[in-house]
Amino acid sequence: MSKRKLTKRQTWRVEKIQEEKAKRAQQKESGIAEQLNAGELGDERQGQVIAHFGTQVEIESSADGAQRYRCYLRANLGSLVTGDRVVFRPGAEHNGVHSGVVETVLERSSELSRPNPYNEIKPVAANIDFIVLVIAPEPEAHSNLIDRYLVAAENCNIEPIILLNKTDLLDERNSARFDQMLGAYEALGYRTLLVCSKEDSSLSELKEFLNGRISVFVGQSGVGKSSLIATLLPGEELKVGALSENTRKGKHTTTTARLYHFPAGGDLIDSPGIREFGLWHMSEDEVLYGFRELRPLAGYCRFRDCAHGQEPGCAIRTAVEEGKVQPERFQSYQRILQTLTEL
Ligand SMILES: Nc1nc2c(ncn2[C@@H]2O[C@H](COP(=O)(O)OP(=O)(O)OP(=O)(O)O)[C@@H](O)[C@H]2O)c(=O)[nH]1
Ligand SMILES: [Zn+2]
Repeated sequence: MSKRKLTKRQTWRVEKIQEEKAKRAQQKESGIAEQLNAGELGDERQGQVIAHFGTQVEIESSADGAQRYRCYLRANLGSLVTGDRVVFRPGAEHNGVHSGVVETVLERSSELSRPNPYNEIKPVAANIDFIVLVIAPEPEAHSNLIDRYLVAAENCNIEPIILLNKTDLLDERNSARFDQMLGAYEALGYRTLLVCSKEDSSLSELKEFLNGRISVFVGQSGVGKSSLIATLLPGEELKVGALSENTRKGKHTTTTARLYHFPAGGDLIDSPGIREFGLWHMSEDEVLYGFRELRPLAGYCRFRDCAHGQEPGCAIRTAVEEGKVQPERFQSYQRILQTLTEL
């Protein structure tokens, strides 16, 4: 375990160095942006960041037939992430690549953020409407892990939905258990959906749900995220490959968060980092906040530093005893607190 931790830390260190390099390059490039004579730029228009390439962003225009522009950033814009809505001005076209300059970033409706080991919370995508938490009978979905993902989603204030994939693997033995489990999450106000990524016909309710929104798919390895995305975005792999060849920094296309359009409506933002969402260290306060039924009880225990164990006057344990909180969720809450130090 400690080995994995070290590797992760090293990875972050490398990323940190790259980030600093990128920042220096951006300062240089924003100089280029400033030099672009106002006369060479077209009128302001709105667009959205669909990918990030070091110091430049790929913007899709909301107006002119979803034309894409490789844009420099004006100085002092801060860092942009995929999903950001911007005001930009188109520039010249070279070899079929349209250039431009981002002038303003519009306010984000949400941020998908994750902390690094230096405890800096960094947004990795913006304006996400839904976190689709994919679970499956195989690898088996444990409530504890589901709750961890839900806690992370709640802390970003982005609505999670629970999607049970591989319904073809449901049988008499396990379907009652999943019914009960999903019912318990619905009682907490979480929306649940059942799909089988191998059967396109099972995806119509999901497609309807994704339409008109920006979503991310998260969940444990092997639950079928790639399979689902492949069914929902037919041919997308080809497009990504084609783009990598054309772009100077094409190799980034596989690791950067990228926004894709579902043919049936709605968008997906996807990257390996986003798929790992939720599996990082959180503070005790964040864990409590992440249990939506425990959140209103924060601060009502008799002792300010109540660990919600055997202390008298514990508001949370009282709620469990009175049947207002599911005992399984309370156990899960305690389990997550216990494992915090291991992550
Ligand atoms: N039976 C069944 N198997 C499925 C279904 N969807 C995906 N699988 C299988 O589950 C396995 C894992 O699927 P992936 O799509 O790679 O899962 P993933 O969540 O993207 O996994 P990572 O890439 O490791 O994060 C593959 O062998 C798929 O063929 C399904 O609906 N039913
Ligand atoms: Zn307490």
